[in-house]
Amino acid sequence: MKNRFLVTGGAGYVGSHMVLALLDAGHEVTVFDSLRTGHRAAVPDGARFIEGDLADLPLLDKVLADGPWDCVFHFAALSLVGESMQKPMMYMSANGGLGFGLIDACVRHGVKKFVFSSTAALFGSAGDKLIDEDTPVHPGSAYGESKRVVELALYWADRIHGLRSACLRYFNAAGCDPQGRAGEDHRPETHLMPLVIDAALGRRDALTLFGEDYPTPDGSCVRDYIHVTDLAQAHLAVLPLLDEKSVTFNVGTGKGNSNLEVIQAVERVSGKPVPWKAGPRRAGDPPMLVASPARIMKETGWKPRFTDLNETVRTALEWRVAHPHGYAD
Ligand SMILES: NC(=O)c1ccc[n+]([C@@H]2O[C@H](COP(=O)([O-])OP(=O)(O)OC[C@H]3O[C@@H](n4cnc5c(N)ncnc54)[C@H](O)[C@@H]3O)[C@@H](O)[C@H]2O)c1
Ligand SMILES: O=c1ccn([C@@H]2O[C@H](COP(=O)(O)OP(=O)(O)O[C@H]3O[C@H](CO)[C@H](O)[C@H](O)[C@H]3O)[C@@H](O)[C@H]2O)c(=O)[nH]1
Repeated sequence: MKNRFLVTGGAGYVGSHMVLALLDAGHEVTVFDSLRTGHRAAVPDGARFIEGDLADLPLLDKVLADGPWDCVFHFAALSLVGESMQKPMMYMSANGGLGFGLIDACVRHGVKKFVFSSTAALFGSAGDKLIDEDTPVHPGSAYGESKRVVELALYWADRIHGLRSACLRYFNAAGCDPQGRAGEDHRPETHLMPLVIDAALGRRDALTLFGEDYPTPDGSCVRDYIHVTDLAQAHLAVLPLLDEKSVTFNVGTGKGNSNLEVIQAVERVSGKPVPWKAGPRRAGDPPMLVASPARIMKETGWKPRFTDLNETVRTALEWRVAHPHGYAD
């Protein structure tokens, strides 16, 4: 059945892949995005685009009044952990405050379903254990906290107004659309995989590896790289559950890869050496963050298709090679 969906942040990295997945499934999609960090060219043909900021409540009201919307997918956010530690109130307002405004507007306009981009940054260090939904939440950054408060607001929006929601706590989103229709172009880029790829392609100086003395097998941090297309499919998979209840899921592959393993994978897939040098630890980095995706797999039947880091790297590399200047091409 064809549904009408509103996607905030649909001009960004994860959001644009979600829009592709929704269009591929035959749905009607409207993107609402300020282009603060996103790109107009990232919005796929076939989606309607509204340039607007979540802070513009009259515009948001107008868009939501043009319903009915079968679900609102909320990706729009600021997401630089380091920046959030310098400007915590900016993050609380941009992610928390504007998130509350959007939820409130959804309730007023009778939206019944809401899917929220939450994050593994809700968790501090869990040692070498897989992080499941019972792992205590301990945000190590203002960014993580600004996502936590939206999860809490959604709990109350369900309890009081019956707005059903899915909080999907992504681990490290990585890779690009396997058909090359969308990619990753953050400015500035702070994420490991695109930085390593650009170092291999000679497009930037040597990568600085933040810390070699973590209590991990090779001394570098370990993360769970979930392919962005698998993430988009997870959003589709949770929708039927929202007929009955609100849910919170950790979304990852269940497998960890160290930063050095990411460097090695890029060298293997690209056939080029990655110039890198060791640097100090980056403040706020937990040594290891790996999801247990058991709950979302059990409750929805979703499972990640990209379980081999090489394949995830391959899709990211292909997009970067095809788009040397990202969306500026
Ligand atoms: N990339 C990851 O690894 C990762 C991991 C966990 C969670 N997340 C979350 O997933 C979501 C998407 O992340 P991303 O990497 O695609 O980020 P992104 O910066 O590429 O996309 C965010 C989009 O939201 C838009 N936006 C920001 N503030 C807005 C506002 N006030 N009004 C309207 N539009 C606004 C931006 O222009 C951009 O297009 C974010 O909520 C992020 O916190 C990302
Ligand atoms: O130049 C760099 C960049 C990163 N790293 C390291 O690479 C690992 C991954 O770092 P990323 O910045 O790519 O990703 P994070 O794990 O810090 O954070 C990402 O995932 C989080 C959830 O885990 C948040 O949601 C956040 O928005 C998203 O950027 C970390 O150990 C980091 O220190 C380097 O060594 N050098």
